[in-house]
Amino acid sequence: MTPDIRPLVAGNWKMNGTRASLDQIKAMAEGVKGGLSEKVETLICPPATLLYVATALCDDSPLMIGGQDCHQKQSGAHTGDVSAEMIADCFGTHVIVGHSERRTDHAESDALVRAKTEAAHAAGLVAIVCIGETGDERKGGKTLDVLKRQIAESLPDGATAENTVIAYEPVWAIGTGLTPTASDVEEAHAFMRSELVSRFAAAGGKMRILYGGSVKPGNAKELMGVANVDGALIGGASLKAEDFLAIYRAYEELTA
Ligand SMILES: O=C(CO)COP(=O)(O)O
Repeated sequence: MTPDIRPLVAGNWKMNGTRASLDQIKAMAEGVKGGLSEKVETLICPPATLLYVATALCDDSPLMIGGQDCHQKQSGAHTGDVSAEMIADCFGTHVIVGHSERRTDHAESDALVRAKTEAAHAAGLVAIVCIGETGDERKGGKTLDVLKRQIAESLPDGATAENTVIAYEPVWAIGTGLTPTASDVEEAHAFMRSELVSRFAAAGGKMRILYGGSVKPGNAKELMGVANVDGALIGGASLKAEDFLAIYRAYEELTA
């Protein structure tokens, strides 16, 4: 955690979820009502097909809803794509950009991620910009070099603590059940913090840096308690309300 930064517990449903899954969103929306929500923000990013109905379900809940990707343009001849404006039109508040699955599956470059981040900002969305090293890069001792490059090239100059969240997701930790040690997470987050401060000055000190990659109820408290870890971006464990809420509640003790 970082003093004075309100953590964000966010779920990325990836290509999972149909109308039958809306019960989980309903349960999450109910489960995050109450005092802890004043200290910790919550967000679920369902597939685009569920965005509009999901935001309606969260009408009277602090649970926010976001998209998983956006196009770098706000409209036009781009079959199959979703724009940041469309996400905002469905009352979404955030959008994930630059997830490693998109960088790999769709060959997204840092420059494209930066353009998508700008599109998110132009539509009034908070961009959650994902960065992180592959297993080979870590083995080769390149982790901090990769993070430095991705922060330099994926973030636009207009990034602020209000419109941008960083998500550190080591690619080798995603969906594998493997996580870096708490001291590796601490080193990476301290490095990202210093890069953000050197580029964005005071705003860089206030930007949230989430950790993502095999976050589960059983390891949430340890990972979320690390210095400069300002929340989580959760994949698999965010599909079930019970697990998502258990991770959120790890903050009951951390913020006590
Ligand atoms: O990619 C992730 C979130 O964006 C992490 O996924 P898992 O929590 O399933 O490892």
